[in-house]
This record gives sequence, C-alpha cells and structure tokens, in this order.
Amino acid sequence: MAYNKLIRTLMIEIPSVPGSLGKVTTAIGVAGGDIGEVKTIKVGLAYTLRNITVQFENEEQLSEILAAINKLDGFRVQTVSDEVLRAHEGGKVQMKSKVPIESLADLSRVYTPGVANVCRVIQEEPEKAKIYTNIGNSVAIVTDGTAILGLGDIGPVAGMPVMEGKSALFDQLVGINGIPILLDTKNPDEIVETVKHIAPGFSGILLEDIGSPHCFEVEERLKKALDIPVMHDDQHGTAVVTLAAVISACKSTGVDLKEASVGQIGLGAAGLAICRMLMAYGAKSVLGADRSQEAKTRLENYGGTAVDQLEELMERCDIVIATTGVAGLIKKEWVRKGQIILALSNPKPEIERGEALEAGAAYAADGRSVNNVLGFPGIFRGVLNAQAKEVTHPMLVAAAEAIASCTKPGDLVPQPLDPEVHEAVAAAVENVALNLGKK
Ligand SMILES: NC(=O)c1ccc[n+]([C@@H]2O[C@H](COP(=O)([O-])OP(=O)(O)OC[C@H]3O[C@@H](n4cnc5c(N)ncnc54)[C@H](O)[C@@H]3O)[C@@H](O)[C@H]2O)c1
Ligand SMILES: O=C(O)C[C@H](O)C(=O)O
Ligand SMILES: [Mg+2]
Repeated sequence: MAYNKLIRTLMIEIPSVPGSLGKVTTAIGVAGGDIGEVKTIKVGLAYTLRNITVQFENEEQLSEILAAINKLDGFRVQTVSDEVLRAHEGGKVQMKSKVPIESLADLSRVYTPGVANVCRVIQEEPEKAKIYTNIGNSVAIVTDGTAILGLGDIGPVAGMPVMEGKSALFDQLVGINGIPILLDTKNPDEIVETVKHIAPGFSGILLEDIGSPHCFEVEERLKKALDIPVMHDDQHGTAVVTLAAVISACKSTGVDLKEASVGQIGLGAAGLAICRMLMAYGAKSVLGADRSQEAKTRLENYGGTAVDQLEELMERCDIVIATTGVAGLIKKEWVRKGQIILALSNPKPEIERGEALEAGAAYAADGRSVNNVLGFPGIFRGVLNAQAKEVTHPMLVAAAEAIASCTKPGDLVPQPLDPEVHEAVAAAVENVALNLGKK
C-alpha cells in the first residue's frame, strides 16, 4: 500500500448472494481504488455488512468509487470512515481497576468497610496518600482549548483527542497516569483557581495547548501557588526538544552555538520559551519575528532582538526555528545554503523538510520528529520519581542534553518510541532534582 495515498474504510451493505463481494471489489478497482482489508461485520439473510478499506489518490476519486458502488443493484455504502477517526472511536484511554473484585471478601478489602481504615491512615499522615493511592503517579493534563496544535482556539472538547494522545503516551512511555482535564474557561483567574482546587488528586500538572499570552501568567501563578511540579508543555517541553535538536545539528555541522545566530519565527508559547532556552544556553544572538508587537516586546524584555521582516530573519540567521501554526509560511527562496531549519508547527510545518533541504538547508526537520513527546514523559517521570516540588531550568537543560546524547549520528533527535530516550530523560531530571534537594 502506497504511503502518500488517502485511506478510508467503507461500510457496505452487500446482497447475501454468491458473487456479490466480487462485484463490489471489481467496481472499486475499476474506479481506481486499491483494496486493503475486507472485514465481515454482520451476516444477514438478505444483506451482509462488510468493512472494506480502500486507498485512493484524492477526494474526487473517492466520490467516483462511492458512485460506482451505489450504482450496483442492491448495494449501498452505509458509512465512510477514515483510519485515524476509527482509531479514535470510543476514545484512546480509560480508567481501569488494578485490583480484582471477584468475591465479597475482595469487596470489603478494596472498598467498604476496609477502605475506611485506609482513609484514616491518610488523614493522620497525609504523606501516606503517595503509598495508598495512585496520586503519586498521576498527572493532570490541563487544557482550555485555546491553542490546540496549530489549529488555534477550537475549544477544549475538540482538543480532547490531543489530550488523550498525551495521556496514552504518558502511560505507554513512562507508566504515568495522565488524566485529561478540560476547562470551559479561558479566564486566567478561573483557570488558576480551578487547577488549584483539583491539584490534591495529582502529583504534577501538565498544561497543554493553552495559548499565549495568557499561558505565561497561568503557568507562573500555578508554579507559585502549588507545591507540585507544573509545566506548560508547549513552552518548556518544546524548548527542551528544540535545544536537543540544535545541540545535535551544531555538532553535526561543526557550528558553535556560541558563534551562531538563531532566528525564531512565532513568539507565542513555544517560540518565546525556545528563545529563552537558547539565550540561556549561550547562543550568540537570538532574533525573533511575530505578527504581534506585544510578542516582540516580550522577546526584547528577555534580551532578544525583534525583527519585522521574515526575509531579514532568514537572511541573518544560521539556525531558524518556526512555531507559528502557519503551514508553508517560509518560502523556499528564503532558505540560505547550509542553514539549519526546524519548522515545528503541527499538523503542518512552515516549510516541508524536503523543500528546505532541496533549497540548500544543511539540516531540516518538522514538528513530527522534533516533538515535545521526547520531553514531557521523561521530565514528569523524573520529577515524580524524585518527589520534586517543581520543574526547574537546570532539569530542563539536563533533559535536553539527555535527548541529544541519545541521538544517533546524522539524526537531530532520537526516535520517540525508543524507550532509552525516556529513561535517559527521566534519570537526568531525577538526578538534578535529588541533587538540588540536598542543598
Ligand atoms: N513540535 C512540537 O513539539 C510543538 C510543540 C508546541 C507547539 N508546536 C506548534 O507550534 C505552533 C504554535 O504553538 P504555540 O503553542 O506556540 O501557539 P501560540 O498561539 O502561543 O503562538 C503562535 C505565535 O505565532 C504568531 N504568528 C501566527 N502567525 C504568524 C505569522 N504569519 N507570522 C509571524 N508570527 C505569526 C502568533 O502571533 C503567536 O505569537 C503550533 O502549530 C503547534 O502545533 C509544536
Ligand atoms: O502535540 C503535539 O504534537 C506537539 C505539541 O504539543 C503541539 O502542540 O503541537
Ligand atoms: Mg501542544
């Protein structure tokens, strides 16, 4: 099956007569569809319901395939679903019991009346909640839905598939129980108040896809108010992974970051944090561009240099990073030979990797590979292991260096499903947390 084709699964009502399946598959093939899986859903006396997975070039071809099937006597396409949507049916995560409850004795042990004594133990010594509940391994994934990927302010419910994705990654990559929390307010005071009130059930707060500028205030206030780690992923998770990619790129191209000019396009949550991280790590100069004057002023307040034209930034910088959410923003003709380009917006980058390389970039990557999935799981595993009360800058730098050290020569970052990188990030963060704790 080709990589770049579209895939849909067609649920088709097919007459329960021998030869019917042949008729429908032929019709699909003649219309240009490439058949993958065929699955029988229901066998009836008159009709059989089958799911047929079909690959095709474009929406126009899909319409032709559907018309060809519906033209067959007695055949009907009931639904057209895509693989990605199907993978989301019923959601991606669930809360499951860890204990069997099969007898009344089990019931009285895990629930009433036994549970009352456990409550009293925790009441007397609150620290014991870490032992006798799952709080010590739980992180809230909190969004107000205002900057869901590069899709913008689409609301928290529409953003839930991203939050469930982060939760699935937490579980699979580092065994953390990540609970999505959707907030129906964009008001910073209300966000802060709500998160403060739900915090007792968690040992960490991952703020996700909260737009700028209110994300800065929300994170700062929550960090001050809570004695558990709070981290805005789009700021610091992204900055960590970007620093790791920059370290690898500099190593491979022989560029010294202390001699390099970095240009950041988009100074929102991700962009400003990337600038701050690279300035703190010693980049010679950090230039930034944004369509918002307020965002540029914010960069200047942190010591960066704002520029008005993207062309100027592209002209002056050795390393260019973009986090605007605007697909195709960087023109091919702006790319300088030997430049390092990280176009990190999801779901589509500011310039496709292939295009940037064709235009002469020494290294190019998009937001699928340079993605904060390489950072947030290990960072939280590390702080939870250390029972740290906050995520600090040295922890973030240690995480970035750990990611860079797991990167194979020629790559910018490791493969995100490689367990080694998450273990390395967790160990690096835990180490910093414990050393700080001893001071
Ligand atoms: N790869 C990753 O791991 C990763 C992580 C976080 C965010 N991102 C991506 O980065 C993008 C931005 O996310 P964010 O959370 O920073 O959002 P944000 O809304 O906080 O910031 C976006 C910024 O881009 C600016 N901008 C928009 N259009 C522009 C243009 N044409 N020219 C200049 N500036 C422009 C906006 O003014 C804003 O300051 C999203 O697409 C998101 O998917 C990627
Ligand atoms: O969710 C992702 O893929 C990365 C990042 O958090 C984003 O907002 O784009
Ligand atoms: Mg995000």
